[in-house]
Amino acid sequence: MKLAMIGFGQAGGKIVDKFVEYDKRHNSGIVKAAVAVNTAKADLMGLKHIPKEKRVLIGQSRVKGHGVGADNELGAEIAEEDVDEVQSAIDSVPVHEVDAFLVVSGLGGGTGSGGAPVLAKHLKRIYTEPVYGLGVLPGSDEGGIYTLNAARSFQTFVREVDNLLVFDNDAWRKTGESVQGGYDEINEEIVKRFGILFGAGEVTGGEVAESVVDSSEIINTLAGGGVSTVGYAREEVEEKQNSGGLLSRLTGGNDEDDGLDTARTTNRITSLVRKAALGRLTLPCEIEGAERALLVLAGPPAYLNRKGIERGRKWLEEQTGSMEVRGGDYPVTGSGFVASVILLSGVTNVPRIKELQQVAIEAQENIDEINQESESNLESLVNDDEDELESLF
Ligand SMILES: Nc1nc2c(ncn2[C@@H]2O[C@H](COP(=O)(O)OP(=O)(O)OP(=O)(O)O)[C@@H](O)[C@H]2O)c(=O)[nH]1
Repeated sequence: MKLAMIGFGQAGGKIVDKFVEYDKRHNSGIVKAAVAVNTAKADLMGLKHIPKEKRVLIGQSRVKGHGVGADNELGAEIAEEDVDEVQSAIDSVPVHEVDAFLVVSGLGGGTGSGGAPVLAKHLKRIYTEPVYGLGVLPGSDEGGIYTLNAARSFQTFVREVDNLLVFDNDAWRKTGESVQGGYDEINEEIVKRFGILFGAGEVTGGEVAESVVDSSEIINTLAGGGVSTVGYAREEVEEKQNSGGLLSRLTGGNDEDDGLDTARTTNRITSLVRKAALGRLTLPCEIEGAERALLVLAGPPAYLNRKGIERGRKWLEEQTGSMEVRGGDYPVTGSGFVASVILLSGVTNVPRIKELQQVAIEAQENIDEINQESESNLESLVNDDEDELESLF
């Protein structure tokens, strides 16, 4: 599936930068265009793979290239004022060759948190292609303002996109790691999962596959809107010399071995499907009640079979209660592992979001209280008790 990716804010820019690198490394053909938008000049300069002419600095007259300091209302205002500058960078994208837009952003800060929903709304007005969001939730240790920003941005972003894919930093943070090192690893995880998912719709002939996932299946799984999460599991395998058993049969290979191999391949796939669905999701949630799902099995063609995918698909149907579970292959010769990626779309039972909203409401109340008290507190500090002093003028 070919995407026009727009990274908004620092996290968004860094993640899209990594997608470009992934795309080059794997030749996956998913990033048709990459744009980074920010109010902070230094963040744009730190990017490595997005071309310089595709880095858009907005809000210069307001914040002088220094960012909005986690003020997402200002982030949204600036994005509205300067949306034409972003549009200019998108104008050179061959949109007729693009299957969808993907607006990527951390939701806890200011620039991306406020700007990403504004841009999504703008893109939906201009283009007929679907506009998806990839929103990153802050860690719960980041503090009240980040949580409040994320809760407000999440609500708005979901409304403005055709589907919001969510990644929760909180579920992935490791203790005792530097923030930067931690983000690098987390960003790798994001790009790996979504790279396989979107790459699955980009297989172009050549490979031996039983039922290759088409980009329309990804689009249909995301259609209907709401919130999505992605599961992943993988197992290392050795690349076989003859793929699919066909060659071995033609050359008089052992039928018993083939039978054993098929059973092992099927079992490996079904267990990878379970591990992916029940393991750590990009946004942890109850999978029961997911409205639609897509199962992608990636790996060397010899290790993929229809039976395994069918079984995995049925199991997912039972677990989610959904009647819309799609599935298919993503053949990758020489990859050295079989991976299962599961997209669960339209999830609604997400305790983490409820918790985020609760903390955000408390933070909002605290902020209001402090603001109310602030004026009288300052007054009592500055003025003497008996009002004996007079100010200069
Ligand atoms: N996964 C991931 N999350 C990040 C990364 N950098 C920041 N974040 C998260 O994204 C949130 C927003 O941070 P930024 O993207 O730096 O903020 P911004 O949109 O540039 O906005 P301002 O800096 O306030 O102008 C943070 O609260 C973190 O939770 C990153 O590299 N990877």
